[in-house]
Amino acid sequence: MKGTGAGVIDDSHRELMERHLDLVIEANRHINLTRITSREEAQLLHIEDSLVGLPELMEAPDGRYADIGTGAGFPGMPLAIVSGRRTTLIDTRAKKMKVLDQIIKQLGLENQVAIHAGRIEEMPERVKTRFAVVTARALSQLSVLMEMASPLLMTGGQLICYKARVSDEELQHARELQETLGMRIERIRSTYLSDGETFRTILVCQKVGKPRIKLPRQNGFAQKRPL
Ligand SMILES: C[S@@+](CC[C@H](N)C(=O)[O-])C[C@H]1O[C@@H](n2cnc3c(N)ncnc32)[C@H](O)[C@@H]1O
Repeated sequence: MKGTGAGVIDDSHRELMERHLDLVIEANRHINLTRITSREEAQLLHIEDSLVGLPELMEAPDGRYADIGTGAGFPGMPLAIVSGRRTTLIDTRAKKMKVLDQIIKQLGLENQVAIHAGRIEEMPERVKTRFAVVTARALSQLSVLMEMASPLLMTGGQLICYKARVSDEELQHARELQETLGMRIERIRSTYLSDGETFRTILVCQKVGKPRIKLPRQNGFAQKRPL
């Protein structure tokens, strides 16, 4: 995506991201889309935080993008809006996804952004698409994210994980499973959001080859019986 001008945040992107947030806050009165309800907090923890991984998304190979466990569309919607990538937002909660689908249409993004209501681990068998880049925020521990993303990614594709602080144990465990999952942890970057307090770590893992075990494992195993 380098050199295309995509990834530069302009006024039209800002307007779309703000409208997405307004529609989420409005819908949140009727259905629980997000626990964050104040506009100011949502601005920081949804829009600004979602954009922290933008440089990594822009560096990822060209191709389709998926946000797994997207909830109200974070970080998926802001990243889709700014990058212009074809995007799929995946979450198991059908009601939430229906609302998100309506929001996508209200923003006029239906030709670029699609939803998939279902479990992440069921998707590789249902849909043949393999993604160039996958993001995940507030979903699971690192090794579980690598397990769930591996069958969704094309070889060379990248998983971008949004974490707070990552413990040495979590990182070590994920490193031990790299070969098993056909994934490799490539880069780690940490930063604070503009409040100077919220700490964010971005980890980039690359799909390097075939996993050594059959993935996805049985439904629910990745999260309930982690490797
Ligand atoms: C804590 S929320 C995070 C939402 C969003 N990524 C964010 O950061 O605001 C986790 C979301 O992941 C979804 N989820 C959890 N496990 C899933 C699975 N196996 N397949 C699909 N969605 C899943 C839940 O329904 C929930 O909406």
